[in-house]
Amino acid sequence: MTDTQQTTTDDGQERLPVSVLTGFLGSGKTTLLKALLKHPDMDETAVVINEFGEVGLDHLLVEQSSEDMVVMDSGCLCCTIRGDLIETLRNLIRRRWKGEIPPFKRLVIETTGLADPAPILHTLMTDPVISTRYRLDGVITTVDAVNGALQLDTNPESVKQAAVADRILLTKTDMMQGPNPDRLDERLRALNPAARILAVSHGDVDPQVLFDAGLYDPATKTPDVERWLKEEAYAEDHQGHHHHGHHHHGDHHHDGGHDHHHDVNRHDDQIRSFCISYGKPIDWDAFVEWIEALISVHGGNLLRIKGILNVVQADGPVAIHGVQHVFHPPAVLPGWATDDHTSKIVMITRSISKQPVEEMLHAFLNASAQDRETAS
Ligand SMILES: Nc1nc2c(ncn2[C@@H]2O[C@H](COP(=O)(O)OP(=O)(O)OP(=O)(O)O)[C@@H](O)[C@H]2O)c(=O)[nH]1
Repeated sequence: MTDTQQTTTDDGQERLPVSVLTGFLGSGKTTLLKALLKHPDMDETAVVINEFGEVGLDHLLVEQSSEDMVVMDSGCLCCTIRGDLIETLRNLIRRRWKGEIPPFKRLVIETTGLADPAPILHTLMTDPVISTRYRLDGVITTVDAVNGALQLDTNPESVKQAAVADRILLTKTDMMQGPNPDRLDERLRALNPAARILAVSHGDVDPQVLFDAGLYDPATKTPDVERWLKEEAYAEDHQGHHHHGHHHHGDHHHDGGHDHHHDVNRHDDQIRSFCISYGKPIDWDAFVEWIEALISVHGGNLLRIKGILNVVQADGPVAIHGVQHVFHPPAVLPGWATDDHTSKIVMITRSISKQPVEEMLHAFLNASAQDRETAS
């Protein structure tokens, strides 16, 4: 097994962390980037901006900034010019190596507001050159506090952007007065229990809370499984807005359920998140068979999968990490954090509920455990 989340490659080269910044049209991505880039911690950051069409404030941003910025402004990279994203990222590495551009330490890719971020994540994780030079650090999604609920109602892409995020930034909170009438934060929490949700205005946020969202603790470079998996957030099978788990005590207003909307347009009703577990050690081949079966049946409806597995064949816990049907190669971690060696898999899915997925996993694993017993 190899470890693509390592910060260096086999030849000792640095693997550069990439953050993907996504969020619906006008939700404040550029505002955030502008504010972030003024922060002293953000020097040595390269930015790739993908623009849709000719108009956009992003040109202004780029003209004002120094030459360590690289821009791709040739249309929607997720659907029409995926090849160009690959070319851009390869060029960046080449030019950095030749000394033509400063030796940046981090890359941020701003997607267009209409993009489904998944194809970009696929490219980062699967392109043979890119995946050895860059590692996906995390997905940052901006959600407009004022218009976000409407955008979630009307645009499936915006639901997906929130569902795959590691950090959700609720922007324009300066324009909100009092609590959000749409209970947007609650809705986002239900869509994506493990993402940190941060309220920001005018892009004012500490870069440190946005970056280094991956498996490893940035300070020690040791795995921080609890933070990464955040398994306790998946205590129940969350389904869209049917979500009652995180109300504050005494918050009687939300009880009873009569105040929920039931609009047919609510795409997030289809999004669920849950944690499945398995107590006995797992046979790796059986696990791979299960994942492959799951992918072939459900494909694009698997939005995000993370897990820590107790694998028969491995010396330590094995971290798995997938976005839709693409998986990072598994990483073997040095050791378990506690005595609990239960395998845990957290999932965010569309139109797939916990029970059949769990049953299928148990069926695959139990069958292989039985085979092992009869063989021995
Ligand atoms: N009041 C207020 N306005 C904001 C905030 N963030 C962004 N805006 C405004 O919202 C508008 C859209 O912001 P952008 O940062 O351009 O949004 P974007 O996501 O980059 O937009 P696209 O590139 O078109 O997808 C601009 O007029 C911003 O000035 C905020 O926190 N508060």
